[in-house]
Amino acid sequence: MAGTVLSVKDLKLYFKTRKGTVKAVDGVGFELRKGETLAIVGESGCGKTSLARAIIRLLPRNVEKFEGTVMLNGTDVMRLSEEEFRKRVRWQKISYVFQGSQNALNPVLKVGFQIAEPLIVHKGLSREEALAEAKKYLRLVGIHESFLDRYPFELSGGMRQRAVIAMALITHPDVVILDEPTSALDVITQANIMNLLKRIKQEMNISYIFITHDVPLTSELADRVAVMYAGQIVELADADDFYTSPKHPYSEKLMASVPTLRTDKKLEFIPGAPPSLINPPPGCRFHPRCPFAYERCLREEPPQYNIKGASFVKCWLYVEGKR
Ligand SMILES: Nc1ncnc2c1ncn2[C@@H]1O[C@H](COP(=O)(O)OP(=O)(O)OP(=O)(O)O)[C@@H](O)[C@H]1O
Repeated sequence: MAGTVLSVKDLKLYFKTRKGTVKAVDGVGFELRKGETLAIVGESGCGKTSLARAIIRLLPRNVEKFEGTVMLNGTDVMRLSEEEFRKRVRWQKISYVFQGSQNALNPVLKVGFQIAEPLIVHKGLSREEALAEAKKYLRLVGIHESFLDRYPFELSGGMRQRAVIAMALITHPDVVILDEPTSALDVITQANIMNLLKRIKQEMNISYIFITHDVPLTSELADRVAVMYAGQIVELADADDFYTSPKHPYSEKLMASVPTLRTDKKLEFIPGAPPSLINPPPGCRFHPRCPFAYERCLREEPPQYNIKGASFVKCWLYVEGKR
């Protein structure tokens, strides 16, 4: 598709454990366009972080299977060796603000140096050149340049998160993966960070993959929404369509469980728990929790049913014209 930065096809990441194989990412595919934000939402444990790690290839030791296609600007980066991937892709073309990263800054190194470091390591800039860039990026994320010489403990949580975002942007990557970038912050700081991400997206025309379990938060930034359930994307939709009429029964339940202020709407919850990724249920993985499940859902895995454009839903109700 024209304007596609990242195209992921049939991506799988399985982990080996004593209890069996954990199929954390099990056949995921989507396209990310230039300048767009794709939100990836779903309950805890559905494989969102594993998907991010698979894309940026930061893998634990117990990987059992890692396969699929990850095309970045037309090149399949899955075919690159680890060495090539590290030199050419990770942090340069795809960067990652991982969960809790504001607490992972090195306590004994000055903030400015930590922001500058990707330029020294990956772009071969001198320390002075890199620090000059770091100053610009500190300003970009709304931190006064005097903080260049401060240590992480001298910054508030929100400022540390801004610094981490600056670090992810400084190499001017094509894609930034944001994994729960505001989850440890209070709501005001969270709103500030969301506004910052929005402004940067417009100024730098950057593409984000925004991972969160917080569905309402995605409406601040998302152009499209992908819903993950048990290692798979069960719905992909334009954001406006998703918020007004989610298609998959799981998406409907997710939306119905979002609290709204000052209404009498009774909050729904999704009965049961997400399935084990070692032995996911046969057929549709959501069937044990789905109020509409019928015989076929119990036996056969539904294919992706195209709604319009790149939007799809993975549900028999649509394939069989019951909706
Ligand atoms: N290295 C690993 N070895 C074995 N299992 C793992 C490993 N990493 C993750 N998992 C399992 O893979 C599944 C998906 O985890 P993942 O962290 O990707 O989900 P998530 O949707 O990001 O959840 P959260 O929002 O809680 O981080 C979980 O069952 C998790 O326990």
